[in-house]
Amino acid sequence: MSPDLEVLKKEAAIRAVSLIESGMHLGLGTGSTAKYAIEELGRKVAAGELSNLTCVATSQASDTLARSLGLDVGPLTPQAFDIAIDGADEIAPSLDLIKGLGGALVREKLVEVQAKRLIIIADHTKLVQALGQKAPLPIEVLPFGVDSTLERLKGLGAVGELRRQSGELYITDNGNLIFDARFAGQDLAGLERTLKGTLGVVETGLFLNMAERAFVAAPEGVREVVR
Ligand SMILES: O=C(CO)[C@H](O)[C@H](O)COP(=O)(O)O
Repeated sequence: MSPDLEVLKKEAAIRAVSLIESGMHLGLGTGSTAKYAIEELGRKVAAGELSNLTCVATSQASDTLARSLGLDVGPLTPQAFDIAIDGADEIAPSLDLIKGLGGALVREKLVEVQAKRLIIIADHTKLVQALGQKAPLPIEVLPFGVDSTLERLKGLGAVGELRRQSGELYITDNGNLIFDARFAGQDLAGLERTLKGTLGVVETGLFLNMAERAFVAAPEGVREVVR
């Protein structure tokens, strides 16, 4: 029987945390896989295997978890991160990513763009041949004038819907909404530029040319994918 996905996610997280050394400045991701990495960091700090780490979290949930484990969590400053560790929703062979199904894409991008090394952790179900194969592309939008913003996005060919949770509109840590979109076509860099130029759009879940490597756990073991 193959190990369940939680076991695989934890294995990938532990591999990524093995890269961390004492004194590093770290970006902490968001989601169920990133949670295992934060827990492993907390364990290593408690065991005295790591010390003098400073961290910035990409969501309120990760911030709360990290603090509860005794990690030193502070605000985002211009200081570069030695390593950021995060999950992803889709991973292309080039290591371009879709992120944001966990709702933290803006803070994730703000933190991870400053990382010298962005390490992605995931189970094998996140690997795709081309982005958009399985997951929608999350786009964070301002609540003010959202219907107008959605008209603009639909004019660009987007098909999708505002994310809901328990029947209510999903609100991000930044007080915004998320439009989960599908686009036809493969020019991701062009799509990213167009979306970033669309009034009302705060950020997209396209993480292009950012990840250095991914630890992808499968029943046969953890595979390291390097860009
Ligand atoms: O981008 C994210 C949150 O905004 C997550 O990294 C992504 O959704 C993966 O989450 P999980 O590890 O739970 O599958």
